[in-house]
Amino acid sequence: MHAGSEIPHTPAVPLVGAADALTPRVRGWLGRRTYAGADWDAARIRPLKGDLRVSVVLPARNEAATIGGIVAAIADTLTGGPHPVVDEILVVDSHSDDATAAVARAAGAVVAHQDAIRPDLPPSLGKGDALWKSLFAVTGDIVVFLDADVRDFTPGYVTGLLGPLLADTGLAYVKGFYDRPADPAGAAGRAGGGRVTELVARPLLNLLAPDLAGFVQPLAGEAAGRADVLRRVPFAAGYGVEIGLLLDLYALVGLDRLAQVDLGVRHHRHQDLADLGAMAAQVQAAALRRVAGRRPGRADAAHEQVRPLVQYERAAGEQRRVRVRDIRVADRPPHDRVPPAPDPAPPAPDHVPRDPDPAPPAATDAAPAPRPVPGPGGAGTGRGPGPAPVRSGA
Ligand SMILES: O=c1ccn([C@@H]2O[C@H](COP(=O)(O)OP(=O)(O)O)[C@@H](O)[C@H]2O)c(=O)[nH]1
Ligand SMILES: O=C(O)[C@@H](COP(=O)(O)O)O[C@H]1O[C@H](CO)[C@@H](O)[C@H](O)[C@H]1O
Repeated sequence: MHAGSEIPHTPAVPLVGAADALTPRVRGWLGRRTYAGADWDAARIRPLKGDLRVSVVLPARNEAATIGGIVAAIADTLTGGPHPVVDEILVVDSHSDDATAAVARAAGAVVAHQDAIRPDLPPSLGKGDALWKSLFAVTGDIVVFLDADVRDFTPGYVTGLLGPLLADTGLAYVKGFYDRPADPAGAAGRAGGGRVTELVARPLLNLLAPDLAGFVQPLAGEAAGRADVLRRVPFAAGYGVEIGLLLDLYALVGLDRLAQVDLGVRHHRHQDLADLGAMAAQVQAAALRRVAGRRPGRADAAHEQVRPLVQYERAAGEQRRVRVRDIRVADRPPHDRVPPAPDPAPPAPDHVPRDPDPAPPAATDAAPAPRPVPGPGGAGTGRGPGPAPVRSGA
């Protein structure tokens, strides 16, 4: 394995004119811990993988249009052939009501419904829950999280995320970054996507955790981490999961065990502004919970602190209406504080969740049992259980 400074890097983001706006710590991190996805292909990382197992996890709610192509690209190029680097592909079906599960299975993934994994735990909704549950079901020493709504996915997303982690055992977690054109045909360099990142997450991190200001895409759904480290942090149940993981992993392992890798360009489905408003509320809640000194994982405290979000909408020619979004999301406790399943969970369709022997509950206080996430788990993604009932305008 190499020390971090010896493995290939992309030239850090040119800081022309901005250098002194970043702390020396962040400037140093940008230089040391920013990698180029293009530097890593299966041939190069296969020898680095050794006996480590790699699991790819895709949380998917109503992604039938894209999940098949993504899974097939991974299954066809990275699980077999001369340089196999992926040992399993798990799609967590997050309350889809389209053909996501069937399409994913046909393309070569194992599919487990979110509530079929550890059914002894309260039912849950939301992207963060899907990721949290996946860690009960996968066997990988390294887990790669990928969004399932990406339109131009390439296996390079996976090898790019794996490369730095496999080349440097000092790294614990790597996030992807990319150009995010708003329009589907947008070429590299076009911006417009990542509205919650630019309007909420980046300003919030700048204010509350400036050490993380070097992350180009702090909310990127494409990330990879060592499973044993991921099992030591809580997971925010909804869309707060990415910023929650970033803040908790930074607190747990420190900045220099985190990294980012340039994956090029990413086109994905864009939600409407109202849905992003609910997402933004969850991102803020997860960040403030962590930074405001509440101990992560105290779902009860977090749960009671967030009021539903009231939005206002009016269709042409109609009366203005109130739209109430239940954005309260709990933190799911770290895996190493979740008691083992009371008895072997009934096998989920085509997959029997793996339940690692978690460490005994921490001596301090047993993490509160995960609580169901009320309302739209995915901040009203429009692709699953919708937001709280709309009440007509006053
Ligand atoms: O309750 C949810 C909401 C989203 N997702 C998945 O999480 C990923 C990112 O969600 P989305 O595309 O809604 O977020 P965006 O990319 O628009 O920010 C996608 O694979 C979704 O299918 C999920 O599994 N459960
Ligand atoms: O980056 C963002 O602003 C949001 C929304 O992106 P768009 O404005 O729809 O391109 O998307 C990210 O944030 C979500 C919440 O953390 C993640 O779940 C998504 O994976 C990520 O794409």
